[in-house]
Amino acid sequence: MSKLRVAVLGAKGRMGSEAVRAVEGADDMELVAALGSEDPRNTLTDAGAQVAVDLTRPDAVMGNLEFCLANGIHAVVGTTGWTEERLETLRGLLAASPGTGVLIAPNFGIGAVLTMRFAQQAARFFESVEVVELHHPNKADAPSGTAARTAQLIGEARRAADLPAQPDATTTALDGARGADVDGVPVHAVRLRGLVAHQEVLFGDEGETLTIRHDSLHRSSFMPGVLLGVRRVPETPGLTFGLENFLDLD
Ligand SMILES: NC(=O)C1=CN([C@@H]2O[C@H](COP(=O)(O)OP(=O)(O)OC[C@H]3O[C@@H](n4cnc5c(N)ncnc54)[C@H](O)[C@@H]3O)[C@@H](O)[C@H]2O)C=CC1
Ligand SMILES: O=C(O)C1=N[C@H](C(=O)O)C[C@H](O)C1
Repeated sequence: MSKLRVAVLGAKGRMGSEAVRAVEGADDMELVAALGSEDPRNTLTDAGAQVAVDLTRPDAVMGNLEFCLANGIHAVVGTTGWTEERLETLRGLLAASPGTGVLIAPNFGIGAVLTMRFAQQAARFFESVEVVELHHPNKADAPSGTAARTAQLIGEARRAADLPAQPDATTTALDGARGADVDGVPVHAVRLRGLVAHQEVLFGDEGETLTIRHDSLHRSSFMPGVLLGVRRVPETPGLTFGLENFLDLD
């Protein structure tokens, strides 16, 4: 059987360099291109890439996807910065490139995906909930894409259960002291040397709390998810948001 021809964009970065190793180590894949920020995008077409893995930066990812979709190259995207407006633009690009697939995964870690699912399930049972994400200090964005998605899923579950706004009697606070409000859920971002990627979801109700915590201790934790995405995206046209769609969780 012929191997999948895979390219990595952001190949010299923290995640990209790990992805290069993972693709090189996969028996069913061939790494045909590894692009840094200086490399022209037509390296992808020249190399005959079938799937591009984007692990770049929020300000670079849209241009990369435009090129990929214009050339029928499937994409697996770990890069963060996804707003509803950007997703709408992407849907338009996909409509003009039928048969091409894009997976956007806020987090490739299986444990992180399960954290989001468990938080979504727990949301309707608790009056209070806050999300704390903790990352290395070189991270460009806050809150993390994972934390934003987690809060959004919790917000949707609370609305579906007709829960009122959370109790919070705080009337005076320094700017930022109560975190960012994402869909009614306070989200707090910690940046600390020594950390990789971590998240806690804290639920509270009368007389009890529930904490769901996930720790990525090494970027190798993301690689099974990246490889799964690369294998599945060519047979999944259109936009897939979240690795959970490839995990048969239900
Ligand atoms: N979905 C997930 O599971 C994960 C997602 N991420 C996300 O992945 C992205 C990258 O994270 P890191 O590797 O930590 O960042 P990084 O800063 O170490 O790496 C980004 C690399 O992309 C390069 N780059 C920038 N523009 C480019 C372009 N147009 N073409 C090719 N390369 C380009 C940069 O020069 C840099 O080497 C971030 O958005 C981060 O939040 C990070 C970890 C896990
Ligand atoms: O920048 C990182 O490191 C990570 N980014 C992703 C995010 O923003 O959610 C995934 C993971 O948290 C690591």
